[in-house]
Amino acid sequence: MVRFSVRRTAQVVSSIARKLPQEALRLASIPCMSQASSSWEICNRSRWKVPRAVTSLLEGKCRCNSFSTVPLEEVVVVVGEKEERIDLTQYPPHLVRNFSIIAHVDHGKSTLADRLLELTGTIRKGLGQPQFLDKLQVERERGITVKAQTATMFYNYGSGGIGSSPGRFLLNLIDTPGHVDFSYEVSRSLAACQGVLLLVDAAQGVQAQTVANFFLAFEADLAIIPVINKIDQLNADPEGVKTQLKTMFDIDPQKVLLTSAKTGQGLEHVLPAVIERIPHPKGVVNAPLRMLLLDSYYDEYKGVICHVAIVDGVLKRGEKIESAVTRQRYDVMDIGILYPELTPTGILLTGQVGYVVSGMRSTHEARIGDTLYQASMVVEPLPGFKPAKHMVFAGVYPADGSDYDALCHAIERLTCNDASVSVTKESSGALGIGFRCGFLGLLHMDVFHQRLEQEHGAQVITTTPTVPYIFEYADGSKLNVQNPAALTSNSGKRILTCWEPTVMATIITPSEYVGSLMTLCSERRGQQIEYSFVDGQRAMLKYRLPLCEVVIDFYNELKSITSGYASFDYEEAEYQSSDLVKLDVLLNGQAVDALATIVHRSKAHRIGRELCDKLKNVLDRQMFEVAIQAAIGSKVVARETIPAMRKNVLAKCYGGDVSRKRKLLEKQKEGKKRMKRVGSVDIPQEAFHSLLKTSKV
Ligand SMILES: Nc1nc2c(ncn2[C@@H]2O[C@H](COP(=O)(O)OP(=O)(O)OP(=O)(O)O)[C@@H](O)[C@H]2O)c(=O)[nH]1
Repeated sequence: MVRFSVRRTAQVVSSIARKLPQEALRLASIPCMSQASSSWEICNRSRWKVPRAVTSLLEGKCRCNSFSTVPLEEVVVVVGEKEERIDLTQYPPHLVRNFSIIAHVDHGKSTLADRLLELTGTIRKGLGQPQFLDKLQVERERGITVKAQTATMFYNYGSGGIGSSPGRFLLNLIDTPGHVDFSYEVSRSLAACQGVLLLVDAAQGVQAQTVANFFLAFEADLAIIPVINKIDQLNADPEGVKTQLKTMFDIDPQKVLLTSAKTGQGLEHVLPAVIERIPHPKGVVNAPLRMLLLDSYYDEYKGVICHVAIVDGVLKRGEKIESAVTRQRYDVMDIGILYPELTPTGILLTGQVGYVVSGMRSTHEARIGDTLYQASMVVEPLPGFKPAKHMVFAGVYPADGSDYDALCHAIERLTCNDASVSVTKESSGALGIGFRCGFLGLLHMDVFHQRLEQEHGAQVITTTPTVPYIFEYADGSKLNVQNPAALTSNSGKRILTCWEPTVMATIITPSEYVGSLMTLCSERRGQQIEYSFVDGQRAMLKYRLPLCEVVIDFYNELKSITSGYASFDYEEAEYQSSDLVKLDVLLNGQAVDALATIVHRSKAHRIGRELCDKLKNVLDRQMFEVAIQAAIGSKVVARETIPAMRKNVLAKCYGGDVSRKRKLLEKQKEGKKRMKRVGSVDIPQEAFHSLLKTSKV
């Protein structure tokens, strides 16, 4: 019996799609073949439906009535394809290489990953959609990688270079995100690797995330293969970039590879370099099993799927494993590699990276960084990962209060696949019952919002993001504030010190913009730490900045000042004491808790004014006058008024004398006074977003 994978199923679909397309397309909910650009799309859109479609269509051929009820893995189907059985025991650690592709945003990681998958025949040229490993809808729409993705490839290494003899190698490639919000994904991916391809755009040169990622790999003691990509561009300057790499990281120009992931130029040198320069995993095959849990997600059909790296030992289907954190035991029901889809192999050996399905009911049981070992064989746990640090918090509420249960379900499902979001329940006078969520950054928050709407159909209101502050009281107690509304002045306690988080920011910019950037950073309360030159034309600035000044609108400002030429990255730094105040927003004297914010005292007036102004533009006019105020405690620092909508009470008063008209207007005024007392203001969704831009200082 041969097991075949979804990948092979795609090949099956591909080869029979023309003969039997209608049924497959119907089950994949694609009306006609011309709408499906490739069989991969059919597979992706229908996931397990097409394989079932295929199996049921093949029933007649195979003369097996219960064909479609057999689990996919147990089915023997070979249609026009050479039968291939993957035997992982043929790949001891010295024939395995695990590597990540790291780079600044848009330097071509996912495109290079695609080319390498094609080169090794893992996906077919032309069949895979561009950026094959960017699987989420949000990744495709935004053209960014959000989740690190692993893919296994097999490569026939022929040349027998330094220290490696010819043979067939198993390569695990991890495509990582480039945006600073997702650098946690990068650091986690590096734990499963012994080396990296450090990609640099031949025209843009070294950028801020190149520096950050280089040091992540360097500190993890990984082999670094520098690759200058996009050499096909007209303004490519590979020699200049080599000099930058030498100056900044002491990289030998002789060791730099030159590629174009677009045209394929130079790609033939990449995988041989991986085999020759990246060491093989160091684990011990005969030692007790130790397996690092890298990531997990929830699949409707299979349950929790864990991505794992086998550090020592061997794991087979049917064995029992135990978690070092929860001490729960599980049966290994399915095990295999990502080739590039889930491909059962029945076994994973030392140094290999793959997936395990073990009957975990929720991803909360699958703790990222956990060590899994053979049940009852207690071993020394692996160091694991530092927990994800939440940089911004925001309230997430159902747009319609009655949708709370649906939102609850949607958030639960989504956090199963994105464990880096923290969720706690909260309630707001203005918005009802909802959740306070912690994110790795604003882009992460945006992506979460988009995924909630697109993947789970939830309509939500996200409140103004805030960073986590600490308030220290005179009695020695401390309050962690993730929601400004939680900071009440009537607690009776005197605030001694306010602490705000800071970051160490790296900015790389053409030299002519240095002056404007220094002004921007000092306006944002930044403290200059370092100023150096990358090469003759570009400088590197290091600033310590309050996190709240960075997360909101800093990046856009930086890009507009430098016409898009500067790049920016940051890492978490320590808390600093600061003069912070809570800025309340009052509508007709009533504080709207969801609009409260914490700001630096020196900026409170300005932010208050901008906020009132913004709200004036987004709030609809009511039948009564609406006063918008920003206040620190009982002191109002800014005010705007939205005049009442005035009904033309004189419309029916043709001619008539002045006293009659005045009487009508007086009567209208009385009515409005009454409405002011009883009326309530409707706050549209944009009002909450408006604060985002307001903190531009
Ligand atoms: N001219 C040229 N364009 C390339 C090359 N490689 C990638 N690109 C283009 O550069 C853009 C970004 O490529 P991606 O592969 O998405 O970059 P990435 O580094 O994965 O991006 P993030 O995941 O968002 O960090 C795309 O439009 C690619 O088509 C290349 O070698 N030459």
